[in-house]
Amino acid sequence: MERLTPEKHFPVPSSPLPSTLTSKAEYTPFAMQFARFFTILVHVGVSLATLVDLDSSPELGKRFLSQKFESSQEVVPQGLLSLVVSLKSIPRNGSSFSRPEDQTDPQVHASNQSINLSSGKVLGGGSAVNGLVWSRPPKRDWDDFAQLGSPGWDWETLFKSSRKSETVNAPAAPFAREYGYTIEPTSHGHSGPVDASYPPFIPLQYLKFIDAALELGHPLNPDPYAGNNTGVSFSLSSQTPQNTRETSEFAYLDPVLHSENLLVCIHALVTKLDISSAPKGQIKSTGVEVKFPDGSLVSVKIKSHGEVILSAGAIRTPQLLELSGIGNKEILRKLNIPVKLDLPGVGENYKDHPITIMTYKLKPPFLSFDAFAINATLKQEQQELYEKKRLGWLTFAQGVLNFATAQTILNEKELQMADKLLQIKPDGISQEEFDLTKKKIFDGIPQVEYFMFNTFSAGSNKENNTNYVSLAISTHHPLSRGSIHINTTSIDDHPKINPNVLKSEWDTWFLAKATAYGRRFSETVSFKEIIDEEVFPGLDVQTDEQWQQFIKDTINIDVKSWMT
Ligand SMILES: Cc1cc2nc3c(=O)[nH]c(=O)nc-3n(C[C@H](O)[C@H](O)[C@H](O)COP(=O)(O)OP(=O)(O)OC[C@H]3O[C@@H](n4cnc5c(N)ncnc54)[C@H](O)[C@@H]3O)c2cc1C
Repeated sequence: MERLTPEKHFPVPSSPLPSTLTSKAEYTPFAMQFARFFTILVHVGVSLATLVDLDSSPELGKRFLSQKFESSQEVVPQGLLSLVVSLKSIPRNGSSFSRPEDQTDPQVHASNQSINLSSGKVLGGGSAVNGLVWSRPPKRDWDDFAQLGSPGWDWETLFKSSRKSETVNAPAAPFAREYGYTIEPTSHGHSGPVDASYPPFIPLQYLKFIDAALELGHPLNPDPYAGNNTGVSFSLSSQTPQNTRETSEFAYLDPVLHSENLLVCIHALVTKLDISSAPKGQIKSTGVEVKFPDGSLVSVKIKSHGEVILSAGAIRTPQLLELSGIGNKEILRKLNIPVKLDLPGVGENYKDHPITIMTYKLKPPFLSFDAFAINATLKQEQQELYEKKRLGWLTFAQGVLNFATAQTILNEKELQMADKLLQIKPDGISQEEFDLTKKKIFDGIPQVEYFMFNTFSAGSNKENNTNYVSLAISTHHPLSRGSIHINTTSIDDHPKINPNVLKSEWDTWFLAKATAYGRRFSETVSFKEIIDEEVFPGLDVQTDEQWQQFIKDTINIDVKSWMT
């Protein structure tokens, strides 16, 4: 059941806005792929709503914004208006990949690589471009948030919210039987806005990966959603029962688009928050500045009882705060930005999950997505199967995950080495967070995620007419900390991003060990049935030093580079 067609999705507004303000061109998949986008919510006391395309109708947009947001109480009698400023929307069933937008500084501990970082520059943000994995962390990870000073971010509260957000759709009986899908009702929500479903198709190599994990002693986890995600399991995808992508836009914005008190502005950019003084030396945000495609700026003010919710993601939130005068005063003063609040923590303590990858050649006749480049008929058949019946290869995003503990992948001697390496707290991480992380490692909370890409993903030796699969390895609790800061006064410029990848000795040692362990999957009887050879990094890499060099040379923090 397709919930909303594009027409319903962005209904042509009734008065007073002319329908030219709603452009169906917004649904062009390719245009969308290169869209910049921004989302800022401004809640104000007015009553009117619809979608405004500031690109095609800048003058109208400006008039509309200034009339509706800066107007007096008499003109705008009542009601709550939410403004979402963005640039694009994605097609309802589109697979939407924008190109990586940001790059890190050269990473001195990782062979000086600058690493790509992608974001979803579109309504829906990352949920419009991500890998669709719908997962939950172990209980301990969320409890640690609360422990570290964020009351209300504990497992119990977030588990409840997380269930409230989702509707988990029961798989059709034949697929449940074929793959052994199980849904434990108490672990899930059944009436929330976000659809999550199991795919009706799992490639054979993923099933072999499960077998390989079991052979190596990883447990099979029938319910990784209730606080214990250790082991290998099927993963839900954030997709509808028709196997179309779910996004936060579709789940949360679509259902209220008809509202009289919501305005969505596209082709717009928020450049900074307006900040005013508040009693007792505090500050408050009184609005935002919106930039139009022609470069002109409109100040959008909120009423005294309104609020600005800044939710610009991990990279753009610190950028916007600093541009607005909230951040480390030294950084702001260097750029002549008036300091509204000296808050040195802004942009600090940045961590991101490092990922490495190994690539394997599949034995004929096993096929991966590489077959689409080889066999146009197969590609067309699969596309038709997806379009007409929502079945086949294209329903599959990422259906199998394996969360492993340090105790599963390290031997006794290596665990002693781990203990030794973890005696010293690296720079940049607080003592409290370090202690909690260390405890998780030794308490057997999962530390590494193994998952597959159904394609050739890394290496330089790709052969034509050959199918490959790749194994990704990602460590969950890196100790290195970095920062994200502005170095210009323009929202159009990239912030300076330095995750300090592999700065901590533990991060390098453990990721190298976890990656080396990855080879063991390919040595199992189950995996050997389908793979021919490891082509990346290849069997020349054997020693600890070689694995460490391999991860330094090839590390990533953005799966996008490898996703097809
Ligand atoms: C390639 C990729 C694959 C991923 N795969 C998965 C996965 O499979 N499973 C999973 O759970 N997670 C995955 N993630 C991570 C997940 O998508 C993000 O953690 C999540 O989207 C973050 O949500 P957010 O609201 O914090 O930020 P975002 O989703 O980034 O949203 C921030 C919003 O703010 C907007 N914004 C930015 N700057 C401004 C500005 N100046 N003014 C106004 N608005 C602004 C952005 O345009 C965006 O719409 C993936 C991420 C990527 C990039």
